[in-house]
Amino acid sequence: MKVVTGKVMSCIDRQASGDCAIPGLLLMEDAGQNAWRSFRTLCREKIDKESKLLFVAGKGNNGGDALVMARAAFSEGFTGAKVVLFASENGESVRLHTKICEGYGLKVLCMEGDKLAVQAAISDADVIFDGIAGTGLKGALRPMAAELVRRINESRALKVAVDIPSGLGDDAFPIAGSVIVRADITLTMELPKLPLFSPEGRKLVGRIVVVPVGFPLGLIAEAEAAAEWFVPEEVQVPELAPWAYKNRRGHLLVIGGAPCTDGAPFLCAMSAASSGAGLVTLMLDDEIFARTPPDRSGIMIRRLDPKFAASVDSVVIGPGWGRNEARLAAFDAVVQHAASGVIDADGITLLGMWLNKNGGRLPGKDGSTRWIVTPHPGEASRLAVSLGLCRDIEEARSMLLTRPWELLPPMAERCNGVIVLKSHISHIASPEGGYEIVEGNNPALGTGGSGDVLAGICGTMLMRGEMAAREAALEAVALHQRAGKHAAEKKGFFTAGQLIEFIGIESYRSAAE
Ligand SMILES: NC(=O)C1=CN([C@@H]2O[C@H](COP(=O)(O)OP(=O)(O)OC[C@H]3O[C@@H](n4cnc5c(N)ncnc54)[C@H](OP(=O)(O)O)[C@@H]3O)[C@@H](O)[C@H]2O)[C@@H](O)CC1
Ligand SMILES: Nc1ncnc2c1ncn2[C@@H]1O[C@H](COP(=O)(O)OP(=O)(O)O)[C@@H](O)[C@H]1O
Ligand SMILES: [K+]
Repeated sequence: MKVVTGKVMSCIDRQASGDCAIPGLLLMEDAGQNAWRSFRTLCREKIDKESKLLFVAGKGNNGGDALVMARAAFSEGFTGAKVVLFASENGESVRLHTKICEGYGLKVLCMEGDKLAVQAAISDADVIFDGIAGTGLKGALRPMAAELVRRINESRALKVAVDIPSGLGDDAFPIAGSVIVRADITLTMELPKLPLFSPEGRKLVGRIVVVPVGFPLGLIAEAEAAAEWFVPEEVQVPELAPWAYKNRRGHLLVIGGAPCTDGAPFLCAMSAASSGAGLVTLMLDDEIFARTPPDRSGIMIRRLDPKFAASVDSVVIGPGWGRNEARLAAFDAVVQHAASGVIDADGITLLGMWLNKNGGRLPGKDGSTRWIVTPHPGEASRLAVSLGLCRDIEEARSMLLTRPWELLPPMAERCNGVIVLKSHISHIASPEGGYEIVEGNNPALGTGGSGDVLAGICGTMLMRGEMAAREAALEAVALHQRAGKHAAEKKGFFTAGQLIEFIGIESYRSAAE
C-alpha cells in the first residue's frame, strides 16, 4: 500500500476541495464516520454501550475528525461519551462540530476552563480517541499540548490515535525525546502516513487501520508515494516449476566464519538451502576448515578461495567473518569475481572500508545493482559515518531510527546496493529509486543468528530467475517474517536454528505449491 508524507496528503485534500469541488466537511464526515465504524469492527468485543469513551479534539481538522467520531458513537447509543476540547478558540471545523455535538446532547469539556474535570475524565475513561493534532503539526508539541498528551499516556484507557498519534506529525521531525501519544490503535485516513513507519515511530502507533475517506480515486492513484508498505503475507516469491532441478535453483557461495564466530555462516548456509537454493557451498577460513567435520547436511565446504566466487550464481559474504586487512583483500577479490551478492555483518564494515579505499561503487549489470546489503541499525550507523553521510554515530542512529527515508536512499546510491535496514520494521532502499517497508513486530524473530538466516534467504532470492535485487530483498524480508510468525505460533520463542525449518515450509509453500 502506498505511504505518503503529510504534505502530499494535504495536497490531495486541497485538490479534492479545489479541482473536484468536494466540500471539506463532506470528507471530514466520511473520515469520522468510517473511522468510528472501523474502530467498532475492530473492538466489538472490547467495548459496550456502558464504556466511557473520551474524544479529545485539538483546534484543527484532526480535532474535527474526532468530533465526528464522537457524534457517531453517541448516536449509536454510547451515551456516556464525552468530548474534551484542547482550546477555547478553535478552527472552523471544530467550532461547527462542537456545536453539533452539543446539539446531540454530548458533554463537552474544555482544557482551558475545566482542567480538573478534564483530568478526571481522562483518568476515568475506558477509551481515549486522540484528535489533538494530525498531519498539521509543526515541530514538537508545545508545553500545554505535551502536558495533555502526558496525562493521556498515563491513563489506563485504550488509546486510539486519529490519523496519527499526536506529536508524531512532521515527516522531518526527530521524534526522539519528544512527547507523543502512545497509541494502541491508529486509525489513519485514506493513506498511511510516513512517520508511522520509522523504527521509533512504529513503537508508538500500535495496530494500523487504514480508514477509507472517499477521495477521488484518480487523486489517490496520482499521489506521490514516499514508500510502499507491505505486510509479509502480501509478498509472493516467484513459483518454481515442478521439474526444477538443483542447477535451476542456483549455486550459492557463503563466505564467513572466524575461530570464535563459526556458527553464523552455517546458519546462513542452512537457511539458503532451506529457502530453495539448489547448491550451497560454504567457504571457511583455514583454521575453521581444519576442524570442521565433513558432513554438514548437504552443504559443501571449501577453504577460502575468493576466485571461486566466479564459479557460482551468487555469494553471501560476511556472517561471523571478522575484519582485518587480509579479509579486506579477500572481500575485494570476491566483489570483482561475483555476479551478484549479499553483504552482511562484518562484510558491511569491510564494504565501508572498501568503498573508501576504492572510491568506487559495487559493480552493477545493465544499469541496475546486483547487490543487497543487510545492516541492523548499529551496522547501518557505522556505514553512514564511514561513507561521510553523517557526522557521527549518534546522528546516524537518530536519523535511522526516526527518519531512515532520509539516509537510506543516499546510502544505497553511494554503495550501488539495495540497503535492507533490519529491525522490528524493515526498510528497503534501492539505488534505482524505490522504498519499501515491511511489517515485523515479532519479538521472537529477534533472536541471535536471525540476521544470518535472512542473509541466506536474500542470497537464494538473488539467484531466482531474473529478479532484480530490490525484489529479491523484499521477498527475502517478507519470507523471513512469515517464517518467524509461523515459528512463533508453533514454538513460542525459538532459536535461529529452529527457525530454519520454518523457512523451508514457508518457502516451499509460496514457491512450489
Ligand atoms: N488531509 C486530508 O486529506 C484530510 C485530513 N483530515 C484530517 O485533518 C488533519 C489535518 O488537519 P489540519 O491541517 O487542520 O491540522 P491538524 O493536524 O489538525 O493540526 C493543526 C493543529 O495543531 C496545532 N499545532 C501545530 N503545531 C503544534 C505544536 N507544535 N504544538 C501544539 N499544537 C500544534 C495547530 O495549532 P496552532 O499552531 O494553529 O495554534 C492546529 O490547531 C489530518 O491529520 C486528518 O486528521 C480529514 O478530516 C479528512 C481528510
Ligand atoms: N521485534 C522484531 N520483529 C520482527 N523482526 C525482528 C524483530 N527483532 C529483530 N527482527 C529481525 O531479526 C533479524 C535480526 O538480525 P541481526 O540483528 O543481524 O541478528 P544477528 O546478528 O543475531 O543475526 C533482522 O532480520 C530483524 O529484522
Ligand atoms: K491525532
